[in-house]
Amino acid sequence: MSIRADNLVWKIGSKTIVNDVSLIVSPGEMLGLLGPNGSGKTSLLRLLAGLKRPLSGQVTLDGQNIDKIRRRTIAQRVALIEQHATTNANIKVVDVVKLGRFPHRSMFSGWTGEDDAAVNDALARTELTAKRNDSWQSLSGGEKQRAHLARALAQSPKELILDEPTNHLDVHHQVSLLRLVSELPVTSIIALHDLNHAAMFCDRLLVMQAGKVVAFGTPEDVLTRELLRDVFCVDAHVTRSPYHGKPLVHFER
Ligand SMILES: Nc1ncnc2c1ncn2[C@@H]1O[C@H](COP(=O)(O)OP(=O)(O)OP(=O)(O)O)[C@@H](O)[C@H]1O
Repeated sequence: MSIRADNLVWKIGSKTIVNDVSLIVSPGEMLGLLGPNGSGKTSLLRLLAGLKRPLSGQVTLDGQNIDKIRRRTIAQRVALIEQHATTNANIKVVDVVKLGRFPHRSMFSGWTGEDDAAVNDALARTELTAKRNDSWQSLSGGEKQRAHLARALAQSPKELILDEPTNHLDVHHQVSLLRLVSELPVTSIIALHDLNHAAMFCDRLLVMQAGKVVAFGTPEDVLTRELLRDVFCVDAHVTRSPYHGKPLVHFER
């Protein structure tokens, strides 16, 4: 087991935002988190990353309660890319990616060859090598998004948590980001709105509605005409793609 959540509840005032959510994600698995706007995906991801404390229930990493793990130890293994991640400082792209190495460095250790290798590899995987010395402010929205992924990869995480990382990306970079994440030897939990991308790349899907889990299983089991109508309020037909064999959602017009 890599990440596990048991009966998580999180509220704002009297409003329950995450309502009794339990899940288990195995090492190396890619879990897609789906749900309409406001269904609680971001809130759940923040609980799973240890950024928020649940009102009740618990998150465990390899069996250990995340509340009992030092922040630095969590940062050495869990990387989170938030939906509206911003970096305002006037620094170079490579410096943003280098931030990912911080949890791995002690007060006394200098910058090592291993740090350099991790940063260079992360830049290459996100197709940003040519932009490494550009100023952060000069990047487009999609390039910034990829640089945030590069920073997360440089962190060499065991668990990667991504909140709608394909926003702002052109179709080539959407597909290459999802392919990259699916091929990484890490456990990943990824909030997505594109159902076909989720079906193509994720091992399992968890669907939220009004804070609750309403479906959790393989893309084939989860993406049904009934669920799409009941949860997403769309009429659609689901077939199997002749090209990649995964479910393919055709929306009715
Ligand atoms: N800090 C906050 N203060 C008040 N309400 C909040 C806060 N954070 C989240 N919410 C509410 O909690 C609910 C779930 O929000 P959340 O961002 O987790 O949903 P989401 O599924 O990620 O949505 P989206 O798909 O639009 O990104 C929403 O109704 C939102 O308004």
